[in-house]
Amino acid sequence: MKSTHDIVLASASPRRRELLERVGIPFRVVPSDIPEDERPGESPEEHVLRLSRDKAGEVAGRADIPGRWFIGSDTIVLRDGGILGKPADEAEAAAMLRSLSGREHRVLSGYAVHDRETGTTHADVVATRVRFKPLTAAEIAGYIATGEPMDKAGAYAIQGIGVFMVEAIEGSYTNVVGLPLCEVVATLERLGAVRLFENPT
Ligand SMILES: Cc1cn([C@H]2C[C@H](O)[C@@H](COP(=O)(O)OP(=O)(O)OP(=O)(O)O)O2)c(=O)[nH]c1=O
Repeated sequence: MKSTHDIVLASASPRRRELLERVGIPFRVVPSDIPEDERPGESPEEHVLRLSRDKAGEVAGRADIPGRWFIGSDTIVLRDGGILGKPADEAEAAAMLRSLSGREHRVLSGYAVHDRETGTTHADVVATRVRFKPLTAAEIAGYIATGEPMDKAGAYAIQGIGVFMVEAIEGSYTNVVGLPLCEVVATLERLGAVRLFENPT
């Protein structure tokens, strides 16, 4: 595989790091320092795009961090048009899971690849539909007791124990975990940052 070894993942999320590691791309991790605030009048798509761009741009703007391509991403769960981010406490996690029980929701992940050399950023949003089975009070309480929901958008992890709730999924799986890998790798390839497979010579 050809690569410039110049890719930086601007994220503190172990899930994003694991996803990018899976395809064998060399990169470094530098968490960004962007507050995940919601702004009035901003659509969910605009929200994840802004945060993805800001995360990539903030790390790219640090003079002491070497690298050329900076990846930022943000994931939210959308239910009835409202944003579910990470639950603040167990009561909020329970309320989120109750509101997702027996229904379909969407998971949106924004991603941004900032090219420090050209100063340009490619950013996009990927949406995945997820349907949960109806949850009992015991399942919700038991799942929260595992501790898994607390740092996850929508209070669940499809890659973890939370998969027991997932009846159906339509669209990108990695997008739900936190990084739409197919799209991110295709973007890196298009920008010339990486080439997963060379043409045979
Ligand atoms: C829905 C869902 C979310 N999540 C996680 C992915 C993200 O880490 C988290 C959403 O929080 P984000 O704010 O997108 O990301 P983060 O704060 O963890 O990391 P950073 O901003 O530094 O990149 O929810 C799962 O791990 N599995 C799931 O099934």
